[in-house]
Amino acid sequence: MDRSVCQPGLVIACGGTGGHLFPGLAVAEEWSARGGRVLLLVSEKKIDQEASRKYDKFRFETIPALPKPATFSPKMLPFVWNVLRTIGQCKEILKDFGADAVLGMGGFTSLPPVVAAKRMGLPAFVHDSNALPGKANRVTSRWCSEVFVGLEAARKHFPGVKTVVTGTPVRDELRSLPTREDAAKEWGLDPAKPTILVMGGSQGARKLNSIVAEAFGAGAEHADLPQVLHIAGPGDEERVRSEAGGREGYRVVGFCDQMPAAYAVADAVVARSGASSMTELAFLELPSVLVPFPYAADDHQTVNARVFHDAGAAYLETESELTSEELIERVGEMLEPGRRSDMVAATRRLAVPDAAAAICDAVGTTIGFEGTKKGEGGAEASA
Ligand SMILES: CC(=O)N[C@H]1[C@@H](OP(=O)(O)OP(=O)(O)OC[C@H]2O[C@@H](n3ccc(=O)[nH]c3=O)[C@H](O)[C@@H]2O)O[C@H](CO)[C@@H](O)[C@@H]1O
Repeated sequence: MDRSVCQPGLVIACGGTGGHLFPGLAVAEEWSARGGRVLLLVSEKKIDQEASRKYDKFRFETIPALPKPATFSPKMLPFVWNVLRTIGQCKEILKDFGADAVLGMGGFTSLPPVVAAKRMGLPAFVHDSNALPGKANRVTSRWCSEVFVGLEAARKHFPGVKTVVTGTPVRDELRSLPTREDAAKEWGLDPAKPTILVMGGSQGARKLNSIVAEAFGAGAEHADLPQVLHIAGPGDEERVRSEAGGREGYRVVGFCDQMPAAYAVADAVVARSGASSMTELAFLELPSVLVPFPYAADDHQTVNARVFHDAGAAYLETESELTSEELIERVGEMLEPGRRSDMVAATRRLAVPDAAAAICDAVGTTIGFEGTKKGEGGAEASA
């Protein structure tokens, strides 16, 4: 293709999980608003394919999700073979698109496009949103010109690579929420009543779901329970609905594709401590009880949650020790006006609203593209 007539093309590898996908989409929105072209590399997973339909203003290509097996597992050989084959596939995609740079948003799915870029002489970047970066990004960073991190704590894990703290990007739809009244109507809730949002990350959270249902569902014996909007995850929706027992003011959804309306109705949140979810809580100034997923690699969700806990923005609870009584107590504290406003002030100090812009600035500087920044009359998405 003739690149001379085109605006700079950025390939963003963001497949596999919501925590990579949504920040990737946020960068795509910023880059295309500046007049650049975007191609998103995602996996065959449902969450990625649904996003490609919703965000059809962008070009998407599907590459295999590459979960790394244990080092001495017999699955290691096929994994390495798949990585090599996907590097070849990525080279073709990058050539066809006329890529000028590649950005990986994390996971081993980011590795092949980054290596392909390097082999083609293109600058490559990776973003890590966690306080304790994943192994995939630490490996991938060897081929990168620069590493972007969401939190200062992650910096020290990338020795020998230029590392910039950009924050984690938040997608545009979360920048203009519906009113509380409209959102409450959408969920069939009362806007005048205190409401908590429960979310287990893009993959759900079975045990946490049960603790919440026991604490706030139909069997709960406490008076003055808050309303609950419970995002149970696609595989756990029916079970949670039956455990919560259809209490008035308790709504259960599987996967939520209306996050703006979910956040708009919430006074406080009970959540896993995935980095993108936490970024959104800070951006939207929502206090939370964070319950890390206990089996996350290297227990990185606990390290994430500690950042918010130490800043006074969240309670940190260990799932194996958390009881429904304790959860009721924590939620009650969070909703108490004085405590809530202290926690809200703390979330505000953690928020980084212009992370996507910081990433686009850095990539643009490397490839000599400035474009017109959002809010300065930038073009509408034109991928
Ligand atoms: C189990 C595990 O290892 N999870 C990791 C995964 O989390 P996971 O994919 O769960 O990601 P996060 O919690 O970081 O983000 C979830 C994203 O999905 C969106 N959302 C969620 C639920 C829903 O129904 N609808 C919806 O749109 C949220 O708005 C958010 O943007 O990647 C993150 C980023 O590397 C890590 O920090 C997490 O530790």
